[in-house]
Amino acid sequence: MSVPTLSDAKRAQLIISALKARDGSYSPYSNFRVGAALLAEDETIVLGANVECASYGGTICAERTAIVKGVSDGHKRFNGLAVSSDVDGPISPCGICRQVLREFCPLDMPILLVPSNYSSSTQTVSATEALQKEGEDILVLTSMGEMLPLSFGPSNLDKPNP
Ligand SMILES: O=c1ccn([C@H]2C[C@H](O)[C@@H](CO)O2)c(=O)[nH]1
Ligand SMILES: [Zn+2]
Repeated sequence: MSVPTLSDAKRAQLIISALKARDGSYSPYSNFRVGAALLAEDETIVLGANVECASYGGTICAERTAIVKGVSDGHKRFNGLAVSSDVDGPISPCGICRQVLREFCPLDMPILLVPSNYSSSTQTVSATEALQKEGEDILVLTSMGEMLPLSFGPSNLDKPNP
């Protein structure tokens, strides 16, 4: 599946923002920091980090932190997402986050899965290529629709799609 391009500058900004967003993580139970950066329609970048809870089910992932922050600040549509953690290789949003993101993100929205030691020489690969390169320090470029195919969304309830 092809993914619409973000400008090189926006892409670099989103990647750096996702790496920085990890600093906001509250993760004393897993010690697994995650950062997310969402690009809003007006080009605002919204940061999110995972926030854990002693009652583990109350934990909120970085991606949902970012989307809830952005939406409650008045952004209702987003044009890019980058996610990073501290482990080698990229990680990708969990199922719950994918569904929540899908509420506010177009299916062709680019998603960047960023390895912790990202540099400008890091190789960019598609989701299909990434399956052959598990654990490698690659940047994965995918999209909302590729991450959540055949999805249920607002239009199924006769609501406008973002
Ligand atoms: O895409 C992901 C995957 C996991 N986590 C968080 C949830 C929990 O705090 C920790 C371990 O699962 O990482 C995220 O924030 N985003
Ligand atoms: Zn999640």
